[in-house]
Amino acid sequence: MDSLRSQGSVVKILIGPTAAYVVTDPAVTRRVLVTEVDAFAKGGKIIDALRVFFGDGLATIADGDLHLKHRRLMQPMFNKAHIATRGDVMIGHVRAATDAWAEGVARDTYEDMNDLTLSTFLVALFGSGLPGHVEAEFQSLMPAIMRGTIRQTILPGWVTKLPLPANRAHERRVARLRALIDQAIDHHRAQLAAEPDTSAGPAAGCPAHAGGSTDSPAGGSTGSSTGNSPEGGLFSTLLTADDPETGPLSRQQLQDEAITLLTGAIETTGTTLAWTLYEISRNAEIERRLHDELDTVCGDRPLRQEDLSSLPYMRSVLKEAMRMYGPAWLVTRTTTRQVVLDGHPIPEGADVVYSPYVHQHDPDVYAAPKAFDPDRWEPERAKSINRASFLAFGDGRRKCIGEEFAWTELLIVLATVVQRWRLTLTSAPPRPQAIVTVKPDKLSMTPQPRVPRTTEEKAEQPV
Ligand code: HEM
Repeated sequence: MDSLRSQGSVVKILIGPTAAYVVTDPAVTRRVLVTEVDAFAKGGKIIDALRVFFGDGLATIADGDLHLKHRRLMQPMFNKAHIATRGDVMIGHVRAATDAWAEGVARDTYEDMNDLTLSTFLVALFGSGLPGHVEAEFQSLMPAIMRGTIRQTILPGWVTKLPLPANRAHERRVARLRALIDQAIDHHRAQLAAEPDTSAGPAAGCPAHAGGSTDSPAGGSTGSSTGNSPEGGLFSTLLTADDPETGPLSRQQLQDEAITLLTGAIETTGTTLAWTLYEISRNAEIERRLHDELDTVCGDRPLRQEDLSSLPYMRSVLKEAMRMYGPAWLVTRTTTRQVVLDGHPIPEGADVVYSPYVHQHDPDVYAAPKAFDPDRWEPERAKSINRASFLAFGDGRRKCIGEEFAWTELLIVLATVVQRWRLTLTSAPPRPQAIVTVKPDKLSMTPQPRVPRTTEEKAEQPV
């Protein structure tokens, strides 16, 4: 991918038999994503293939009024104050899961991070107390569904419709996933209905609490519950959403949104965490500074939601992992008409591709782009980085809606793991594999316990 930049600002490549145009210059990519967005619609063969199984969720819905409506309905779910209401429950969940690791026993860290981000996301989305079998089935289905979906996007459309065993198996898994999502939605509705009325004192500044219907589209009363209790979840916003023109979301629409959120949220965040832990394991100075920051903020008590805003160095370490490893490395648009982009004619209906990975390795923007250097995000140094060259979450009207949630989850998981464990690499150094995300090919790490130091102890024993 790195070599594309040297071939020009717009590079024509072949994906199978089809031509696609990769934009490599940040100014040109900004035209595609932000300033000339009407000529570059969300779409392309990958999105078409995803839509077959995931329906019209936010990520696959075509540009236009329906997308804007869904985006408006979903925005309150990912409002910072609303996410914060789930923070301590997420922390408790991550602590319980990582406390169960055994000292000195090697673990597959990539798998761990994906499992952890999935289970934490479920707790955040649908509330606590999801029946154990639902979570376990989600856990075992998701990797196979992701693999099956990639297969569907690579093969020609007609092959994916043949009655082949692999196609049938993928359809069965997606149907099972939808059934599980239904169970999670019903579970959440039941929890909300059982909650005491909290409408008298909603969290300040959280639009998720403004109004909301008491009727649900597919039956079940939500009362005036807000999903604010430790048992409630972020999805309550959608369950109670009521568009003045089209009414509440149907069961099918709720399913489509849940499946979209699950697929958007897990591997991206899990991959980022896996790479971050790998980089920490091979950079003693970075690890020492993380420990120092955490111990200063928390001492020897467990992490709390309100600590997350006091961990700027940890944020820089995570941002650097996102810069270096993608994780979304290839995203497509489709031209709605013939366009000329920086002197390159592109026909109507062609795939235009942007790659956060390519932009984030641009040596004109990032000094020594192959070096893992969290300090490049230190505020003074970061001023020289062109913001259009950090595209981990995309840009413009299709920018990641889950960015704030991703930051919360990333900080919670990393802080909890680093506070409790030191991880040592026990496999060969991983190689990046670009599939859905840029993931490590193999990442085995062994945990050793770590005891946090209080401020007094640090003063007594300076490192
Ligand atoms: C490190 C974590 C994440 C990364 C790197 C990431 C990356 C991205 C990118 C690049 C896009 C834009 C795609 C485009 O331009 O077409 C996107 C869209 C999206 N992301 Fe994320 N994402 C992350 C986490 C999440 C999470 C946690 C959620 C859900 C809670 C989520 C849900 C979505 C959705 C629904 C969209 C579609 C938005 C729309 O089309 O309006 N993502 N993400």
